[in-house]
Amino acid sequence: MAERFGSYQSEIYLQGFGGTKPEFSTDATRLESSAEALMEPGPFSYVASGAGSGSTVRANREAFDRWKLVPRMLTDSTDRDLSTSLLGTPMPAPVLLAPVGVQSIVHPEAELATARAAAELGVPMVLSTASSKTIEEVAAANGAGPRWFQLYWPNDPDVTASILSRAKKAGYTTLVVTLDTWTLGWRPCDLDQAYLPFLEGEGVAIPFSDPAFRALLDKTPEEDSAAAILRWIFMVTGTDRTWRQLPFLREHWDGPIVLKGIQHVDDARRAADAGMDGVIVSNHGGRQVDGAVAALDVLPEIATAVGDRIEVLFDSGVRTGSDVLKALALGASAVLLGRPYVYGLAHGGEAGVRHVLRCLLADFDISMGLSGNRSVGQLSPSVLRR
Ligand SMILES: Cc1cc2nc3c(=O)[nH]c(=O)nc-3n(C[C@H](O)[C@H](O)[C@H](O)COP(=O)(O)O)c2cc1C
Ligand SMILES: CCCCCCC(=O)C(=O)O
Repeated sequence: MAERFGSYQSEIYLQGFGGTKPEFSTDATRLESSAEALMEPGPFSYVASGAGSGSTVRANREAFDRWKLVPRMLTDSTDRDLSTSLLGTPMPAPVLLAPVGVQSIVHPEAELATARAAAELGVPMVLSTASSKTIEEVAAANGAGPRWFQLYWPNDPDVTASILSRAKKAGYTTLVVTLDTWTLGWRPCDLDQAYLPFLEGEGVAIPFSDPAFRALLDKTPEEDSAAAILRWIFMVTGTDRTWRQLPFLREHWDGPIVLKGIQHVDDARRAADAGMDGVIVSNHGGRQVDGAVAALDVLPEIATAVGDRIEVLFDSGVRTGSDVLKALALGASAVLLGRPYVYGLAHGGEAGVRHVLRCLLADFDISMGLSGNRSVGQLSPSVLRR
């Protein structure tokens, strides 16, 4: 694996020494700016913006900037091993692709392009229930790649059971249940443009292709897609799913289950007590609660409280290799990459996602080596200063 990432580093450097610029920027912030120039305003601001004033989107980045690495010298970190294994999934590096819905608003190949790029690098992708492509289509594109499935939890048991059984049959190994989106956050950028992504692109393929969901409709999604979308949105929103219903998911999913959107240490303890296998410390990239705490700021206390019982994953604000290193040092066992790979998709479909991933992994590898770290297991808060 070192060869894979190392060779990419050399490739970019050699191109640079030869005077050839890479096709897309190697920097996530610049990639966001160029994505803005090439995407339609509705899809771009849907991806980029956050809830309310955007204070939590900013807080996520500021939290990373408050932590600094303290590099060590002469540590013989030439040969690095970034690989890890998480809930039975072997990974070349502690990085996954976060679930991102309706990718057809960004690129026509949507989640299929993402699935191919992820598989090529061996990075697990987490497929969203709000995907523009079906569970089965994405599995076929992902091939032998590792894949997890993210559930927006329908309040109809038959629909939930049907979707979970399809995911299991199609080779998704871990279930991620997102808890922080029981209603969409207040998103002024989307509201001002009257932009609802599900009405654009190809809609939501997973419920639309689901027999249990289709059986509930008066008209098929092909006949009346707006009505089908509304039915689905009402089904996955609302507060009628509680901690008491987690055993239902356990009955219908025999692999690991991870709760996404955990921000309070007591909720993390509750997840562990409920027999969950992991949590994702996340504020949904600042898209749900404006003014919510930066996800990185609550990571250390959650990792300390439950990290010896369940896996603690992290997302919200990861943009660089150093960010990956910082989150791991603060107790995460892996991180999920969100918006940056969506900008890669916008730039170049599969090639764009692959580019973003390879840059992040090469940057992470170099940052590990230059700060004197050989393996992810070696990281601890002692490599950081606040
Ligand atoms: C356009 C977009 C769509 C998203 N869709 C989903 C989704 O369907 N399910 C989910 O659990 N999270 C979804 N998320 C949240 C991501 O999984 C992740 O938590 C977030 O992007 C992390 O923040 P970051 O992108 O700033 O790093 C979405 C995020 C974006 C930007
Ligand atoms: C009804 C919830 C669907 C939201 C799907 C996309 C998403 O998570 C987002 O942040 O936008």
